[in-house]
Amino acid sequence: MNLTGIFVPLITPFTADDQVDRRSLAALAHEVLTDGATGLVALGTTAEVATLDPQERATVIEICAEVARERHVPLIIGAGGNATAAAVRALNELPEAAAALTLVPPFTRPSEEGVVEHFRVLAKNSPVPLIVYNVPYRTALTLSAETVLRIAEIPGIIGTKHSVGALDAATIAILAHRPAGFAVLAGDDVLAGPLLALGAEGGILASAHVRTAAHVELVDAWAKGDVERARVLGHRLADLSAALFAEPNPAVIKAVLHDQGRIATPAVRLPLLPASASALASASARLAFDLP
Ligand SMILES: O=C(O)C1=N[C@H](C(=O)O)C[C@H](O)C1
Repeated sequence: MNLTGIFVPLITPFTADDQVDRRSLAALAHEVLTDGATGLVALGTTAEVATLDPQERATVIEICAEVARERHVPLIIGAGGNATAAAVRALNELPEAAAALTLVPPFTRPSEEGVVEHFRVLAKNSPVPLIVYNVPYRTALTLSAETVLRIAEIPGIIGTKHSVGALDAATIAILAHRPAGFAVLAGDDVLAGPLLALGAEGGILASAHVRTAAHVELVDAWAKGDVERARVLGHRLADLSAALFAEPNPAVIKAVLHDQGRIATPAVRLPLLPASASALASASARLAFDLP
């Protein structure tokens, strides 16, 4: 599977009576693909997956899979957890996916050796390739570059969503020493431009619900070495992402999509709260810029 480009981790839109809004979800999926996204991600953090019951998760997968099939694009599905055996079961229950996005086991804080073993067992028993979601500020576990590079060597692991919150020495080492066929995808929206400049193949970026084509152009500009264009685009999009993430994701993104008339309600589920009016205004003010 080719992991080049922008993959949009879709929000889960809700109706006024708190059901999954099937129509808005399908429409959003089509819109981002029409604007150039390479593929879709279902049940990422941005989907408020922790608040969805099993039936709702199945509904989200069904809708995203239908659009992916129709548009001939890859669908990545979030699956995993901090119990290895349960994560294996979850992977084997995925109906149809090009790959699964699997979180570094959160909360438990196993040793780095334990994390490598977790991914070895998952990869050996998964029917689909795996993308490791490395997000220390959510999992409470920071992996060394050596550990990520060991995981990268495991057959069946095809990349990482790199969301470590910084462009640190480990990030540079991972990009420099990863094996062929192991993709690095930006997962921190504000840092996407610099990570692409360092050689990342693309990104799984919630911000790409809006200005999707500009995000696609950013990947393209860095890939082609069009540095001037890439820098300007990167700066504009980083400003926009910072505004979209000014409050817990995906509240501001949902507020903007609702404001644009693309989803029926801006509703998020507790413990998330709706975006403030000032966060919406600040993000909206950063939406309009000309492509360089
Ligand atoms: O759901 C995702 O995948 C993403 N989640 C991140 C988060 O909410 O921390 C943000 C990123 O853009 C994609």
